[in-house]
Amino acid sequence: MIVIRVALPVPLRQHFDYLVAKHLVPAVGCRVLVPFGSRQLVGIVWQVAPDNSFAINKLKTVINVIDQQPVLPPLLRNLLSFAAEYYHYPLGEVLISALPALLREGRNLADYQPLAYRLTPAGKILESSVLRRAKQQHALWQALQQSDLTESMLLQQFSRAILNQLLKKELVAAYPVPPVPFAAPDSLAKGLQLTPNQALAVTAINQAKGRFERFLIEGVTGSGKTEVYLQCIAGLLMTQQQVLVIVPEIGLTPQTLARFQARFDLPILCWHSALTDSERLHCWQQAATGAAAIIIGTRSALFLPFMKLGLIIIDEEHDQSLKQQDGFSYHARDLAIKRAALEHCPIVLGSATPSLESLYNADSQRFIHLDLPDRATGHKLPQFKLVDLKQQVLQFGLADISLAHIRKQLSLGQQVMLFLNRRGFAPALSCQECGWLTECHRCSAFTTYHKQSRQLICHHCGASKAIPRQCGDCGSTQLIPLGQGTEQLEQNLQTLFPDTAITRLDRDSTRRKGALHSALDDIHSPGARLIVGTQMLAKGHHFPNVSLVVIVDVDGALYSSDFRAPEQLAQLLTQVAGRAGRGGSQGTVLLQTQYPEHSLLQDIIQNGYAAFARSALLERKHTQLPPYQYLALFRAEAHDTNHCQQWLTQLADLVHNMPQLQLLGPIPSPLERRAGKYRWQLQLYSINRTVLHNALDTLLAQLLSWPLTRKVKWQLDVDPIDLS
Ligand SMILES: Nc1ncnc2c1ncn2[C@@H]1O[C@H](COP(=O)(O)OP(=O)(O)OP(=O)(O)O)[C@@H](O)[C@H]1O
Ligand SMILES: [Zn+2]
Repeated sequence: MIVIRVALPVPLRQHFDYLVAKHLVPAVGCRVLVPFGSRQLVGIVWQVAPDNSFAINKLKTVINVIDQQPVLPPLLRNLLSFAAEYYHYPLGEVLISALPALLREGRNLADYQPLAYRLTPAGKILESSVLRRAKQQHALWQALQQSDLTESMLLQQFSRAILNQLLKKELVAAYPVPPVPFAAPDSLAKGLQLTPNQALAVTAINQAKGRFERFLIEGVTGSGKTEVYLQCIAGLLMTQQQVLVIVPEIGLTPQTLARFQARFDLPILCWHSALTDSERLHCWQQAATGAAAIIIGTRSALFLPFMKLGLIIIDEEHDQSLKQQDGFSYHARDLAIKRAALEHCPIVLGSATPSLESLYNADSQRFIHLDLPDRATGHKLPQFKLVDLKQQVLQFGLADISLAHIRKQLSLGQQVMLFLNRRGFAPALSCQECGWLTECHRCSAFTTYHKQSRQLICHHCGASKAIPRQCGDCGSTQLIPLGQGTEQLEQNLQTLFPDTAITRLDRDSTRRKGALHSALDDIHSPGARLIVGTQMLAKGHHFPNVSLVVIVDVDGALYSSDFRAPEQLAQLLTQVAGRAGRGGSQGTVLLQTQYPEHSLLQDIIQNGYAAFARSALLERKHTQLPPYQYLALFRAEAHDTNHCQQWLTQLADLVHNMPQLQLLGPIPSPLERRAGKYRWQLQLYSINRTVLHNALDTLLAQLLSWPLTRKVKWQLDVDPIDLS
């Protein structure tokens, strides 16, 4: 028997030793099934025959060696163990979370060979007239007469239902096809004639082929960053190298996919949370075997295995969704940079509104800064106008001047976008008699009134309940919606503009499968139209017919205590505004506010994001906030608020004596209660990254043994983005 050390998905920060028969010893990176207490767990072999093994007579034996070949190749193991160390998260959990669900469950890879389809002998001799009435089936039957089709190719054109019909009739049969690397094309479709700035960017990135280099493209909205990506990618595909493109939102994958597919006739796959388990495994296999040329995915695509990765692109690199919030709270941008270093390939971060972190890295020469200051089409950037809401009579939250602008653009056949970052009908219901508001009984927050679904929903914990008939305080039945969300704005706009089509784009309106697709199709069809939506609208969409953007209300964000709030608001405003005037004459952006004199609004309007960001960075320097100091955050949640406070105080007491470390807290989190639990936090700052991480190691070594640790739900967030 031989001892192997296994990483298991348990919250303990250690590995576990097991015995395995000599002739079965798996390679490092293979999965094994092992007994663990009363359970059986799938783990990853991390070491074979460690020299400091546990007493052999006490070890249990591996139940099953699942893989012949490692599912985690050395490079990924390297990346993941770096990540576990950097984010101070248990390695076993990090390793397992990088695998698709079916592999986590211990399924055998060989059972999931990709399939191809061909006609059966009966299918080959079928009379064409037999399928005359079933048009789709006939089309598929014809396509298969030309050549066999792999499952992914087939499903791009035909539905699974159609395929199943032909399988049932035994006209078509499936057979497994081991994936093979994609074939480099002899030639590729020519791209657009690049602007001089685009050409400079493409040349710089191409020159970095085959070595680690970091680029930041700071390109205004509509500057043609995507065209730069496409032309850089083209060169790599010719040499059979794969490309990973990370986008912030699942909502952006269809649009990006369509643009990429229009350019490259090669296997391009998407990776996101809406895939089924077997689709995920398929994507994982296609990446690992080199069959996929390009993968477009959300943040966890970063952990896919690639046969030969030649370039990583992070689009909208400033986006907060690149950072995972719960549990293993990694930042996909930062880990992607590590991955590029391991792969010896260039990485390109792109945004119209780069994060202050990335601008800081560009300013200090860590990143090569590529500037695209103009729109590629030659169209001008939109013009901002402030609409002072003070002393104005509003109709449904819209000033007269805003309404006049909207009318004018609609009469010209243009589209108008109204941005309101609040979904639902109203942020709360209020009692007209006593002012009582509908609150979530589990969170320190109001519950949003959703009229369509006739519910009050808490946007923090997700709890929903029926609409009350009476005030919870005085019993009055006069309950009215307070404030306006997108659902209400849509309804009000329909009253004001009864003959105009309206499309709403938010998390509620796009929940149904296919709803997002059809909403985007509506927007892309020409003609006058109103588009209402939340930040979903802001992200990377190219709507050429939008000439006017109305920002209905962002005042709530102007006075936030979070030091990142100004940066995030500036990014949001610039991104939303950037949807205007992409297709023709200069667009207009109307920003409605009670505070037109506010310095952030003035700065954005007069000087633009680039200038704002530089002055914001200077301010961070003066106040010694990230990126000028490193930050780590301990969060604690418990039903008893004292437990949180005491636990964090115990941590703080340990840190007080450490040099080069500053503390903020323990303080209650801005959202003090969520899902019935009180929330506190402790912020640790240091100018020295090593000092901070050593301190975290010391704290973790101690806190695991405290009795109080079992009474709180805690999380350590390194480089936190969200301080709520
Ligand atoms: N060199 C070029 N010549 C002409 N048109 C171009 C060129 N490059 C890009 N475009 C066009 O400009 C428009 C905007 O490009 P694209 O969407 O790539 O910009 P972007 O920088 O990615 O925008 P955003 O950051 O706002 O998402 C597209 O319609 C694209 O086809
Ligand atoms: Zn709640």
